[in-house]
Amino acid sequence: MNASTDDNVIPMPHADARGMQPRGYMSGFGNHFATEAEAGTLPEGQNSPQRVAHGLYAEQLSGSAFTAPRAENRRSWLYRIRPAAMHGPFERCVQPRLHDDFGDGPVSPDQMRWSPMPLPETPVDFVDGLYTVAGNGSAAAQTGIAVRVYASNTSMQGRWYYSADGEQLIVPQQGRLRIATEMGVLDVEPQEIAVIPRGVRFRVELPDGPARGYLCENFGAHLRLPDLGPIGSNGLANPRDFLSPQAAYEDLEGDFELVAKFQGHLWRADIGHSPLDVVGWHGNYAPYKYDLRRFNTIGSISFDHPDPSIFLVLTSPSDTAGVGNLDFAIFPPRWLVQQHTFRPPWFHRNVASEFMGLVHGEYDAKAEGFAPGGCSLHNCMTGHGPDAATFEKASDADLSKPDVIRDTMAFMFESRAVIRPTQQAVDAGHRQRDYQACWAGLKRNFSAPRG
Ligand SMILES: O=C(O)Cc1cc(O)ccc1O
Ligand SMILES: [Fe+2]
Repeated sequence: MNASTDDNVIPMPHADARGMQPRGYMSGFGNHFATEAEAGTLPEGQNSPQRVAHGLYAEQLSGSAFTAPRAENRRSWLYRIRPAAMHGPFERCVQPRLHDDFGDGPVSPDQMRWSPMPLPETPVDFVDGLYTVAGNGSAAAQTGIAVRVYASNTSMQGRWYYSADGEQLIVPQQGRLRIATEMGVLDVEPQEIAVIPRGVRFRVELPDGPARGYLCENFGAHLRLPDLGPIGSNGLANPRDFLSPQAAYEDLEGDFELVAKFQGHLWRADIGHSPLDVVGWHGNYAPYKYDLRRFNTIGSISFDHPDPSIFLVLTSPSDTAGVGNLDFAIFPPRWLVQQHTFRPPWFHRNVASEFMGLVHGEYDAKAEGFAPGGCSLHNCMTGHGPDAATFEKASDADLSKPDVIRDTMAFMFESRAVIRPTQQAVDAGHRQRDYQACWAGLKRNFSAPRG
């Protein structure tokens, strides 16, 4: 590692013309991409030549077992100024709100709901703004998810972050994020999502100031597009709407910090250069973004409200066919045209556990209380569904007319395993302790038929 002194610290890129600028995107889910920020970087016809062009180092980054079946196999070759091995020793560090401690004691089956996480009043960057709400499984078990929210107001400066524990699905709710990664820049705004693969180092900048959103770290099989079955070869999230960044790099030296999440804990190391120094890369293991407004929503045009699996964007399968470790579904704008039907989500209890968030607008099962930036948790077999106001309204709705749900974007992280709220989330001031009251007004309408 280079010795660094105060006078060779270079200001961070968002304040520096040499910083990483977005260089556009390449389209297609899971494609094998090839991209270079300097012409002639990528070796032709091989991955690891004796000497790499421009004096770069070749490095493979694998996201699946070497021997994984071809359809599952993910890896990229990175051509970089310095190998990822170059940094000081890791030491433990703590960000008390960012952890994978979901407890192992009794977990309440209560329905739970939270108001939006308050934005910070002192400078807080993306990593320091992460807050674990709930989760299941672990990185060690290679199954489960961590559900977090973030609330931050400052760009990360002089430090980069990665998780060795899982890929990170980021769902912005307020404010744009510029995610500068080893493999290029992703600009994402509310109603878009980003996925950062396990191990990929990145920095988050906030071009609009304060930012809030959700992050799901997936300890299981990587996310992929669901099979479409009888829907056919098009629909839901279409592969070409997924965008991966063109290679971009920065060449910076200074007294910097690399923060790693490793087996549920945080570690930090000194690093004397920016790790975002990949001049070219090729492969199918890469960050990507997707605009949720591109989702081709499919629904019932006859009667009844379909199961929410029809709204599936991405799925992380478990080892049981058809049962998700993580299913990411959205509830976008759509027409409701069903006849002789209660049109909103029905009352239900599911074997799967459901964590919901709201990016924008109103959610059609909740008349009030579920605010953009808020979240709700309905675990395995816990009853839930429309609140009393929604039930009354939809029971009296005029079904001779179509109804349109506009300007909304709710989502669900659904998991086969119970999603355990963290102690900090159970105790949080912004938890709505009166959530169950939203069903208290449901009237007893039954009258036994006279026989
Ligand atoms: O609001 C929910 O609980 C999510 C949900 C939506 C839906 O349309 C059907 C089932 C379901 O769990
Ligand atoms: Fe539900």
